[in-house]
Amino acid sequence: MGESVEAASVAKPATIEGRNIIILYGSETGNGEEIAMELAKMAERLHFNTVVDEMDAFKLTDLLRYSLAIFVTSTTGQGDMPKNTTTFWKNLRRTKLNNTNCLAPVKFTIFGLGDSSYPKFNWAARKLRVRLLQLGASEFFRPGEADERHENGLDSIYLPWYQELRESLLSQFPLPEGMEPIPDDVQLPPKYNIRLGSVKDKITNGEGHLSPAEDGEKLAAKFERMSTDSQENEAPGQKDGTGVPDFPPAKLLPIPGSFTAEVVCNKRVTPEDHWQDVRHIELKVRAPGRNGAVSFAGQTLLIYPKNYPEDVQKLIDLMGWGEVAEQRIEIDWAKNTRPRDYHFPQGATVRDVLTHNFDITAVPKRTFLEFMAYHTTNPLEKERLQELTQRGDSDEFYDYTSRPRRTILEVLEDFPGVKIPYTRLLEFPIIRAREFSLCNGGDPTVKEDQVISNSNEQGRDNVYKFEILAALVHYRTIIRKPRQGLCSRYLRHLPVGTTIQIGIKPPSSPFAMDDLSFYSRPLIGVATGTGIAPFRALLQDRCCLVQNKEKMMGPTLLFFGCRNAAADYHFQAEWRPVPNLVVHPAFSRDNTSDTSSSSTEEEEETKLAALQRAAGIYDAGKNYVQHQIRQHAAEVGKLLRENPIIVVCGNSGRMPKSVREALEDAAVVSGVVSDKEEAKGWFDRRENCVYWQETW
Ligand SMILES: Cc1cc2nc3c(=O)[nH]c(=O)nc-3n(C[C@H](O)[C@H](O)[C@H](O)COP(=O)(O)O)c2cc1C
Repeated sequence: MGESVEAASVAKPATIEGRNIIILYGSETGNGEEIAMELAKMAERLHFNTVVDEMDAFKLTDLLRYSLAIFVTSTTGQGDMPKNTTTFWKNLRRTKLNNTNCLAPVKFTIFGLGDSSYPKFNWAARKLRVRLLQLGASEFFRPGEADERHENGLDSIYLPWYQELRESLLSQFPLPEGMEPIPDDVQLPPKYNIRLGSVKDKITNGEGHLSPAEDGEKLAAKFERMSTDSQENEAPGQKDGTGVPDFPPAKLLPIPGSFTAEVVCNKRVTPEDHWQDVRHIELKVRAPGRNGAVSFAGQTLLIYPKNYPEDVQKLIDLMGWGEVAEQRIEIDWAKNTRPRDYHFPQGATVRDVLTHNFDITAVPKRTFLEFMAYHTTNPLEKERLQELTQRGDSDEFYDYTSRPRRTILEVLEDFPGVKIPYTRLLEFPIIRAREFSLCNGGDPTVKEDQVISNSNEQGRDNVYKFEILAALVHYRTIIRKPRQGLCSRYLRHLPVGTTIQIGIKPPSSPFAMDDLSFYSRPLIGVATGTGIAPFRALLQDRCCLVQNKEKMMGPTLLFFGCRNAAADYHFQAEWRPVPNLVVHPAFSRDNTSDTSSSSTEEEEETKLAALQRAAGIYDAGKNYVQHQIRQHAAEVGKLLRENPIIVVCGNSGRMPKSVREALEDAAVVSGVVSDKEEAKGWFDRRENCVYWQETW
């Protein structure tokens, strides 16, 4: 097995003195990073010497070395900058830079990613832009602001912005006579070089690669060996009757700052016949002790899902990588190009990285389909892939990819002529950690003398309990294919006792507050579905503090949107004993009409709902959290007068906006503000309340 022949030609960008560009990104979940990478490729095609990096890895003064800068940043938390921009942002805001015009030579443009259901839409990009301008930098191209809420998501704004930017770069910074941009059907060279090392003895045992014809028993044995290879803490292999274990091996990735956790509970909390499988998962983590009170409310747990062996095998077969699958790979990166979130298991083989690192069941991005077009020798396939990825016409692309949620693996099956050489393996998207709000708070230290199997010898570490409430994604798409998310599938079958790698992400504001008065302030919680998780954590924090410090817990109102009282009214037994807490559940699918109401009242209600529907009011006749807020406007108003904390968690979409409007209405009805106009800005002022939204 040698190198596969690359179907498309490869061209290197020319080196032109002074023609350089820096692309700096801030990103929490990878969207901004992907856009930055795509922009970098575009700039390289225009023969710009291009560097792309996260903001925090870049020195502010180095900005002056580049003729152009492109900033890409998402907004996180409550209008906050992403974590990987904090140092850069802090440096940029130093007061001693004020009035210095120190960035006068910098020409920049900025692209923001946001979600207009958040009150502070695209604030990170806006703040950054204002500060750059304040320091004397000038814009060479207009800023862009993408919105997740648009029909085609971020692309609705991003694609036209990208096209215009490209044209603007070419016209403002023309190429020297006779030089052309590198066309899209010619590949850029990779930034890495993959070398194959030795065959991993334990796995192959000298048997060579797995052929599809190999008998099931042998295959199973091989996977068994893989899953116990060099690991003492492996998950038990689970066979599904076909001879292939259906659970990925529990190899742990060397992710900096991560923890090893043991799964101690993985329980479905919704009835079997409920539409959604919601899991209460409990993990035990050994970590260095912390002094004093620990608050976990608002923190996010990161879980790194893995691919299933059968999917990995399918990809290996499709790509013809059988002969290299068990060989170790070594990667050399061009200077400063190694992406930060590539954490390969030690001594990883091709199969290992496919299992643990690359998201082969993700819905492919446009750039992946473009990349596939380079690697088919079938002209019809090439033409179809090029058609699908035309930037002017997104609909065909979405109809084929995101609307039916087609996976990379399925797309590769649809285009059997595509043979990606293993040397381009890193073009597959990386598996990103999935984020879950912690649902426990208070003191999470595990008191009993329980030992985690891989505990660290020093023995001084504390053992903490982390809990999450995970709604597993499982649905039928418009092409009637059943789908489940990579992480959902992983969590559904994650056996108790398994050791997994997790990360903990600090809370966005305001939970970082140490101020004890925070706990005695009134709290208005609005949660839908598993959005109850951070609220429960916060409530446990408050209860814990009340017990420890004998402080009064502030009055708490919870509006909790569920479908049915019997199915997804999560943690209902826990609410009753909490002092000073009033819960108003909104059961959207239960028959909520009062049994004592007369048939005329019911008829009236039905008529009203019909009228509302005709007027385009989407939630007509429903019982959602926003209705409960309006119904209890007086109670809400009472707390609004006392500088409350307002927490809105759960589904994104229309919920956050409807809730905000309902709160504004409650403020008007209860006389906190005189009219709707005044109400609009009222919630953004910290002297009135702390407004915290976390929706997904
Ligand atoms: C916890 C959370 C908080 C967010 N806060 C905001 C916000 O305040 N304003 C906004 O415009 N978008 C907000 N967003 C939306 C993100 O900016 C958007 O999803 C973006 O595509 C994420 O890009 P990234 O993966 O590069 O971080 C938030 C998203 C999450 C998950």
